[in-house]
Amino acid sequence: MEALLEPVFVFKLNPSFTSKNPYTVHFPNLPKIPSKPLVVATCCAGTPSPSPLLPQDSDQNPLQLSPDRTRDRRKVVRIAWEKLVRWSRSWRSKAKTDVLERTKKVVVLGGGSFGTAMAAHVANRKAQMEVSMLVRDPAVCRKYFPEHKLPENVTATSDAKTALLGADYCLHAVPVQFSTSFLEGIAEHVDPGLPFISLSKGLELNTLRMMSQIIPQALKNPRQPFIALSGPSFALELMNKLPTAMVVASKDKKLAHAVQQLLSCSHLRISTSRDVTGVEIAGALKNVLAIAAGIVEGMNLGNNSMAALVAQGCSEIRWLATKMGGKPATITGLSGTGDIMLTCFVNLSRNKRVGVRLGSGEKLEDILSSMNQVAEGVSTAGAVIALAQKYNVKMPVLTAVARIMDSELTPKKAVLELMSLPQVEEV
Ligand SMILES: NC(=O)C1=CN([C@@H]2O[C@H](COP(=O)(O)OP(=O)(O)OC[C@H]3O[C@@H](n4cnc5c(N)ncnc54)[C@H](O)[C@@H]3O)[C@@H](O)[C@H]2O)C=CC1
Ligand SMILES: O=C(CO)COP(=O)(O)O
Repeated sequence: MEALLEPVFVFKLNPSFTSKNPYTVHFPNLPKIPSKPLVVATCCAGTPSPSPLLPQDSDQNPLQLSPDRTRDRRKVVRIAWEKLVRWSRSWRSKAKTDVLERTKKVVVLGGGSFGTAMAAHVANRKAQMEVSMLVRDPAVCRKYFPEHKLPENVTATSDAKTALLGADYCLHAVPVQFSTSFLEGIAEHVDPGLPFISLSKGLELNTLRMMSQIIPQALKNPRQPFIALSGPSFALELMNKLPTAMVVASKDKKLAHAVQQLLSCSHLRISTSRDVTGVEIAGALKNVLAIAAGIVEGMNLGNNSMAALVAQGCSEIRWLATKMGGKPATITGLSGTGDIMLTCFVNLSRNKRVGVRLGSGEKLEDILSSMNQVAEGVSTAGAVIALAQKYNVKMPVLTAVARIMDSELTPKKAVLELMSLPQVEEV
């Protein structure tokens, strides 16, 4: 904690410095030279090393505080930390547990990697809870994490009536493109009051619908309670109980809080949101952006390119989401920036891996036929461009991905085209 507050790079700009002085820094464009040290960055871990720009004279080195000032500074930090701890404890003392106590059964639709990880997670919340996975082949869900033993209270069945009977909550983890047909097939067994927690991230290709539209329409019940669960969360890391943070979004604030209570635990933080559109659009579009990030990596375009691409992609996602009624704060939150960072920068992402292979010259059909898991960004890329046209938003990076998916543009040509776009003011 302390190290975070130590200044690291300190440029001491002193008018008396001359070009003969080895520590002189010349900034011709600076209007006025400040007479006090200018702290330009304050984050670091460990002991700061003396700056080469400073005279190595401890009297003048602002990094070396007197013992009194060190004590004062530490006190300020300690008080701030204690305040946080007190606030957190009082909040926790008010935390409710009634939802978990009341919940007897959770049904999970889809036995892929995320459905399985979330089934294990919710089952671990309470041993007496029944967690029933509805899958096409009950043996399959055990294949995703062979090194993990699923909790005893998780069962798998291919019988929809048995799986859904008496369920208090439903976790939906069927890939987006198959969700409509899957849900239509089980609709007769779904209780109209059963809350659907959607884990799927994507847009339906031909209809451009989000899961919040797909689920009630497929079930023919516009009032089916809906919650979107999103954010940076690789199934494997959740399975390994590594600290994770996600967001639940629902128009129904009480329901969002109930799901927060059901799912959050010492290694999973759950924030709530009412911005369903923002959370869903961010979760769907980050998969398309992750393909672009993979292409940049596969083509060895370097870190500058990667950062520029991801920043541009974040803007494109914000432009569309806000036009559709989403909030900018959602896009900079867990389901936006959080998930974008995870999937664009980490090679566990299946969408990113598709991009890496495309960038290294492989053909899309060969990549997809070699995969046994879903990369939602491939289909969502087509849908998002139609949506961008509907809302009149320019999305150069995401459009380039869609063109590459359609085999109408090579990654190399896409880079040339993107680099030649007009250089406009940032918005
Ligand atoms: N794996 C992860 O780390 C995360 C995945 N997600 C989202 O969760 C959703 C599911 O992803 P995963 O479980 O990872 O996918 P997966 O590729 O591991 O498994 C997909 C599952 O869907 C089933 N399925 C495929 N076609 C089907 C059909 N026609 N009818 C019924 N079931 C069908 C498959 O049998 C398989 O069980 C996706 O939308 C993904 O974006 C969200 C967060 C994290
Ligand atoms: O959504 C995810 C993590 O939050 C998983 O991303 P991939 O589907 O690209 O693996």
